[in-house]
Amino acid sequence: MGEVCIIGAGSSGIAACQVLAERGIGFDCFEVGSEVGGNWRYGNDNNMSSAYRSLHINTSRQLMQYASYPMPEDLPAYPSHFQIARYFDDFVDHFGLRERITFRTEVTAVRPAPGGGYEVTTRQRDCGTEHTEHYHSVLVANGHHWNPRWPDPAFPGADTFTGEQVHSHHYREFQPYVGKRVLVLGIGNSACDIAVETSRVAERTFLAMRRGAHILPKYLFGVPTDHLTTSPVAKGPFWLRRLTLRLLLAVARGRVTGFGLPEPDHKVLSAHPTISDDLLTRLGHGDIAVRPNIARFEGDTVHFVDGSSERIDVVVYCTGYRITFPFLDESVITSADNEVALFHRVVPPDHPGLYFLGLIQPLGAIMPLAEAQSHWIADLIQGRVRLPGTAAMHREIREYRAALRRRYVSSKRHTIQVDFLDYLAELRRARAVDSRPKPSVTVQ
Ligand SMILES: Cc1cc2nc3c(=O)[nH]c(=O)nc-3n(C[C@H](O)[C@H](O)[C@H](O)COP(=O)(O)OP(=O)(O)OC[C@H]3O[C@@H](n4cnc5c(N)ncnc54)[C@H](O)[C@@H]3O)c2cc1C
Repeated sequence: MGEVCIIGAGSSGIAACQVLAERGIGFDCFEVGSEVGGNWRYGNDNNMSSAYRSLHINTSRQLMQYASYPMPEDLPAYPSHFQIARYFDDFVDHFGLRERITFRTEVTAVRPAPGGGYEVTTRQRDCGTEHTEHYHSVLVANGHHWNPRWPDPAFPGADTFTGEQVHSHHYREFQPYVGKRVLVLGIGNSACDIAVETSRVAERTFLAMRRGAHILPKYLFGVPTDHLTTSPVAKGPFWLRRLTLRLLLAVARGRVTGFGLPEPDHKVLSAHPTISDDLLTRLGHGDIAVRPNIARFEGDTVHFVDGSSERIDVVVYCTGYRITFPFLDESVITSADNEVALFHRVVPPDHPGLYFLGLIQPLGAIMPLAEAQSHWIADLIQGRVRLPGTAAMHREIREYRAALRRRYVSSKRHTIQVDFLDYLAELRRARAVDSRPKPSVTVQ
């Protein structure tokens, strides 16, 4: 029986490879694409990357880098996807991991084995050869930004709309939008980037959203903004963090509001103020026109919920992604409504030896968190720490979900939300649970 199988060599999977190699734990890592980096490999031949040509990270490099391998000092604070992909290449080469990854090989099935562990079936892309191997543990790191989520149900008339409808997952470059009337739907990071980019070349760009939003510039007081939002100042009671964010937003004057939009919900404030430099400027100059949500389509026209309408050539849906595990049966794990029941966002209580990596949405970057998750998983595999009973794990999951409901507006986006510093501390605490046998004390 093999020791550990890692599914995917994106930024989460390679973090696990590094930690397991360092700890002397044997593993096989399978990657369906030809290279490491997953989403950050523009034009990845796994056909799963959502990167567009102009994409830069919106979490600063200081926050995104692995603890074990800092990014070079000469990189800009917000590097491009080309620079990030090169960093991942350097990372695997530095630690000698590339030879340990089996590329162009898709994991097609993971089944619990009768005697424990998992049977993992892989298919080699070039020759179609299938192979099944038994592993003690499986680490799932297949990413959660590749399966487009479309509005469900679709807006009335969407099926007869004469314009084009694309999802941001397929947006690559601005050229197809030159001279067009473009409607971008959503107010997440991709929506802001795409609206800003098309507004430079389109006849007109509209940005439609359900409610107002908070926008922060990339720098405040000369410091990358995410340092401020995740700094120790912002660590502490919830009210203090909210106050910090409110102060930052007041200074940045970063709000998309008015235009008949409901006010930004105070619950959104603590979740995802979008970080975008150009959006507010281009909104201010009238290069981008804000609209409320779509009500319906009619021919080449989009009607909005405030009764206004516009002729539109192309709608770009920036409506997020579905969490999906095509190789796992629903009896093992479900991700309906983007909810996955995981203890500390990693462990499915009823399936020992199965772990999920990077399945989190931090206000901050995923990579160092996936690295910390990998250390906890390595501790569990090596028996250095132990899990509580399944009832306690289910209770923790219920409490986490209740806390999410209290804190965020109901949205498929906030089902896996974590606070960067709090979550690192949570993993540190989980790693401190000692599993060594307690010395027995005899009372005379
Ligand atoms: C437009 C955009 C901007 C973003 N900006 C940021 C940012 O600034 N900062 C940030 O922290 N995050 C950002 N993210 C989130 C991003 O998803 C993460 O940064 C990162 O890609 C997560 O890494 P991952 O390894 O978990 O997933 P991925 O990068 O998606 O990698 C998953 C890997 O698994 C492989 N794989 C999948 N299924 C299989 C299979 N069955 N068999 C074998 N291999 C498989 C894939 O080929 C891929 O290589 C952004 C996302 C998007 C879409």
